[in-house]
Amino acid sequence: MTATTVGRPLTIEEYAPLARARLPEATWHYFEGGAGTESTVEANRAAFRRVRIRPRVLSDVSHCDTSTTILGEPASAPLGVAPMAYHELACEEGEVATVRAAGELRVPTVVGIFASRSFERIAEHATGPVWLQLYWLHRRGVLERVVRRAEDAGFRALVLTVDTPRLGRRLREARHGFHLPPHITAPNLDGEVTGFLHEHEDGSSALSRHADAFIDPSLNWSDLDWLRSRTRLPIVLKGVLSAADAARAADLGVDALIVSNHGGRQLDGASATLDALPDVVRAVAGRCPVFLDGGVRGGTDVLKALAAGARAVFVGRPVLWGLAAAGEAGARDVLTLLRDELEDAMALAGCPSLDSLTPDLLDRGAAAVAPAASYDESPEGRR
Ligand SMILES: Cc1cc2nc3c(=O)[nH]c(=O)nc-3n(C[C@H](O)[C@H](O)[C@H](O)COP(=O)(O)O)c2cc1C
Ligand SMILES: CC(C)CC(=O)C(=O)O
Repeated sequence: MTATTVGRPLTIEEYAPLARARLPEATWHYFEGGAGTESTVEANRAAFRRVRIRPRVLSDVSHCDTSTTILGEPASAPLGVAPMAYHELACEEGEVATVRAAGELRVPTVVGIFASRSFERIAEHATGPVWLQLYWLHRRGVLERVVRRAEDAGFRALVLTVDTPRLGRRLREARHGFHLPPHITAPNLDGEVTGFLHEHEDGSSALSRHADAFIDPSLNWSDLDWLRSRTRLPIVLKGVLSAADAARAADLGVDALIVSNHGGRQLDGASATLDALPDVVRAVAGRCPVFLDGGVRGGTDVLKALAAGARAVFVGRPVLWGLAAAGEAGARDVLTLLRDELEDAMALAGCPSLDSLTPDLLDRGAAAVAPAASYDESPEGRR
């Protein structure tokens, strides 16, 4: 439920109207929109609403600890910022504001390959771990240079998005003729992204046109070897929903998976991420950590995802809301609210540690799909 507040927002969703009031209408619709009928956008939220919690009692919750490790690095909470293109659309400092905000909470930011600031500049301002999201570009030479630059700048992981052989049919973008203002560019793509990125055309989205021109839909399992041979960074696959794909990825030794439907922006009708998560966790059987994104809007959502087997969750649109409403401070507040709400939910659910978030906390339905094994981040557990 979204309500307009006076003063500091008390929930993450209260940032949405504040952001909307400050953004051009077409940008708002680019952020918020999903593919087609947006049934998957809605399904992500509906799954979190549907699953209920059975709190435990008498478990001494005088101290509830949200801290954890994510890909081996300490984090104050099991949270991260999902990759999103062009943060400058939300605020002037772009990704610099985002990494500063996330750094204060010691949680990772996944910077998009379509970032509006250079990797070097982003890294300069980062105080927490920064990962790089990749699309499989037609121009493999450009991709290789991007990977090298990110490594040199100190990025800690690569996140290959695998749910986007082409862009979903984002009707809101098309209806509003969404295009980037001329001052917003993709500085990490060496002038690759030009021209129609900024051109307005009725009935289509400039962003879809440019993404479709750069993303190579031939991406397949054998390409993972190419990427592996060109980096020493951990490789994370983002956009896995099927247990069979998850098992294959784990067999191939990927370092982590993100259960994601791209926030409902790709295949309209794809499963809600919370629904897909337990099967993926079961298929992976502890061989690598499994993360989730899509529809996380509060601390109880985080608790439910973790109880269903996620190691951490990533947040997309709410971070853009925070950036649009109040820049770096807004993004920081969104992440802080989420962490504080998680701590609160843990206390009220009788779970003083993240280890105590197990599937039996969830009502019938989610409990019926309890994962077989979760990932062990201890030095002995990591490969
Ligand atoms: C405006 C916007 C831009 C996005 N850009 C990218 C991107 O460049 N690469 C990518 O892998 N995912 C991208 N995503 C998807 C997010 O990484 C994430 O999967 C999704 O937003 C999570 O759902 P949520 O917004 O409900 O939290 C984008 C999402 C939004 C809203
Ligand atoms: C530039 C786009 C490909 C970014 C994206 O993935 C999205 O808008 O969902």
